[in-house]
Amino acid sequence: MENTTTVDRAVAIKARNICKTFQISEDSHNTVKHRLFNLFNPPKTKYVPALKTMSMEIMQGECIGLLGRNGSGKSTLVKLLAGVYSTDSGYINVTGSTMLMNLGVGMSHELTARENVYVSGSVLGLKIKEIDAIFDEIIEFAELEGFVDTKIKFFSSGMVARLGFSIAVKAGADIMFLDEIFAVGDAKFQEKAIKVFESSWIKGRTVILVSHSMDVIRQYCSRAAFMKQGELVYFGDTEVAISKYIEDNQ
Ligand SMILES: Nc1ncnc2c1ncn2[C@@H]1O[C@H](COP(=O)(O)OP(=O)(O)OP(=O)(O)O)[C@@H](O)[C@H]1O
Repeated sequence: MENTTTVDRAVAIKARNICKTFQISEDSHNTVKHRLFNLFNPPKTKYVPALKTMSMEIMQGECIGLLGRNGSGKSTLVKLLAGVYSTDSGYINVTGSTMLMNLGVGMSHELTARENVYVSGSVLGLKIKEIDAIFDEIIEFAELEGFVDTKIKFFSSGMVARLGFSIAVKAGADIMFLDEIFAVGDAKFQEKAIKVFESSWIKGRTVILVSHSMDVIRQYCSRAAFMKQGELVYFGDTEVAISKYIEDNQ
């Protein structure tokens, strides 16, 4: 693996020898009859090596692109770095608060928009008074003024995504993991999302950007990683990572 690091900035994320294997139970005995006749033939366990042993360092203020085909391990890596999953081995040091953002993930569908704002804000380490102060801005940015006390299970997927995006924008975090965020909402909301990304997020924050859009990666990322079948194949120059990704798609 090639790895280029910047030397003049503090480290935001340091991952050493991390890996993740999922265990899936292949339960074909899904009826009572099947289970009774297969008492001595338990369901098989399948192991999925989603992330093979890898190390990486990300510096504060960098915008890093994460490239790879479907199932290459990008989301698994992001979830490990964001602390959503625990790593099977090695260690991850993170300096600063983190926020993982992808379409609607982290939202509880049985809660209202208001309740989700407070839960997500608390998870991010904000005090109730701090959430009170930004609450109206979050709802306004998400364009959900008429739906504050509606359970989000009644929202369209675009509305859920807009709420998640607005919480991320207003509550923020030192390190943002953004998984395909430019696919949020309709064209008008996307334009607003890109504007806020360029005006505030990109400045002073550490961003890890997962995207299948080479234009987005090329425009914002100072370095990029290319992943294939759970392996970090390359981490360094953005154009090199893009060319490896394009090659892999041919
Ligand atoms: N919670 C899970 N349980 C079991 N297997 C999982 C789980 N999450 C991911 N996997 C498996 O791990 C592998 C990597 O998945 P991952 O979601 O990290 O890929 P990805 O690069 O983010 O894909 P995409 O571009 O489709 O989002 C896949 O084979 C997937 O089936």
